[in-house]
Amino acid sequence: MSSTEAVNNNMDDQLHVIMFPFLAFGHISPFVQLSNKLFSNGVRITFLSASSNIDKIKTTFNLNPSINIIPLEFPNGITNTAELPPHLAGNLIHALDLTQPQIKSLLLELKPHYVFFDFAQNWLPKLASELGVKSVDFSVFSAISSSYVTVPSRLDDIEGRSISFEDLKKPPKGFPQKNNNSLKSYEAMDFMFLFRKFGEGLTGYERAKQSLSECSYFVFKSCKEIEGPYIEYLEKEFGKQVLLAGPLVPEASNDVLEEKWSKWLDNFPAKSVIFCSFGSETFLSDEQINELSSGLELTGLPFILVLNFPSKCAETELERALPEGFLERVKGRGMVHSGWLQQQLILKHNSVGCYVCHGGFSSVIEAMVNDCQLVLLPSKGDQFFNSKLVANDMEAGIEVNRREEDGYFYKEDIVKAVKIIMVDDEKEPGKSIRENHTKWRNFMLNKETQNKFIIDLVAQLKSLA
Ligand SMILES: C[C@@H]1O[C@H](OP(=O)(O)OP(=O)(O)OC[C@H]2O[C@@H](n3ccc(=O)[nH]c3=O)[C@H](O)[C@@H]2O)[C@H](O)[C@H](O)[C@H]1O
Repeated sequence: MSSTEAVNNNMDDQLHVIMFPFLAFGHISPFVQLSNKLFSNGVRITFLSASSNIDKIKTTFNLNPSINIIPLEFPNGITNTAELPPHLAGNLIHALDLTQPQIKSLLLELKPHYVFFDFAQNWLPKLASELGVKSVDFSVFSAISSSYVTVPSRLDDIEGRSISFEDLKKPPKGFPQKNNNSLKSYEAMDFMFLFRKFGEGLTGYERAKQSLSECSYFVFKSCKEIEGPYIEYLEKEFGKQVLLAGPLVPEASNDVLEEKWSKWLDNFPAKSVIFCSFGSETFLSDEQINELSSGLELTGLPFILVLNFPSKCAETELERALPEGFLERVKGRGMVHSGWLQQQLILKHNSVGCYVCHGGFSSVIEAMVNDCQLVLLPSKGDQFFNSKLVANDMEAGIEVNRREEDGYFYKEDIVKAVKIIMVDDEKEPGKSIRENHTKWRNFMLNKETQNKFIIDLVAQLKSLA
């Protein structure tokens, strides 16, 4: 008997979940948050990732130190998307495909009750069910996003031809349309990547739909209060109950903000600083960096601007992309940074009052709980829907105005959005947006409500095991 088997046999009545996220940090982060919450509620967790990600998972994402992490071997040496330009992200999907024999051995050895997996591992439900393990598609995407794009009805009118971006501009049949959340041209064009084949001849859409159709259950990091109609629509489309983890509000971090940032931020009045960043895997074009930085400059407000690039030479890239003389002109009130920083601790600093961001789902929740007003500038995929959810459904943030055909925005669009929420906040619509933001913030900070999401999820998982 192996040591892992011995441990497993001693804990037979304890619910055991294996977590198997996609390799990108934007995906790993919600899997860690869910792991920590389930673990605090008595669930045994085994976490799988590439060995090169493990340090960051422990130190930056704060996976509970008592949770076991098992490193996965990748024959092609790939580790995380931070090291890959976006057009090669398909390689990560292929890398995950290559782990099938290893996953099979682990499931056989560890005999968990459930394996929680991500959108790309469409082969996992079949493999798990052959071994008597239940598979759970844990969606790091919002329910609105999955329900618009990856439901069976999406291809209803497409018989005998390829889907086009014009098709994607219309919602699938039966989609809840109270707030007119259809895609604009540039957004629909971006989503076309999901309908291109990568690996094994399947498109991203086919992978995601197969995962949702064949898994035992799916769990969304959401709740009925935020996404009720979209959750009901998904249940109807797939004929399955959606289990809910709630918005996974992060636990307060024990880390301290680096002095470089805290000292600088301490110079400014409460809630006056704009923090502007785009998550772990979103890059802006030079032209858009120019408009954005000029827009921030024109607001007259202090700001931290974080810009990342697919190549590693951040300094050269920044020099090329920023407007001439920019750093000199904003000296004292503007900081520019490239690379990872302590996002949650920056958002928590009392001087930060506004978050101009890409609409990553975790980033949006972090802004809400930290009382930072949201200005949304989504670049790709689910970010478009998260932004619509916040701006149109929750009415708790504002989207930057963009050109319909290609999504281009001008510096004036940045200034306008920031002013509505930060300067003219006694007038409409800024006033109502701020009130709604506070309402949602209180909901997310209500410990009893948030704990109940996890308690209920554990009870459901136990009863369905
Ligand atoms: C699901 C996928 O997530 C992706 O990654 P992304 O990093 O944007 O995700 P976030 O939800 O913002 O999450 C990013 C997480 O990383 C943390 N963080 C990020 C950058 C940094 O410098 N420091 C930090 O601490 C941040 O605090 C948050 O917890 C894409 O958007 C994609 O559209 C979406 O489908």
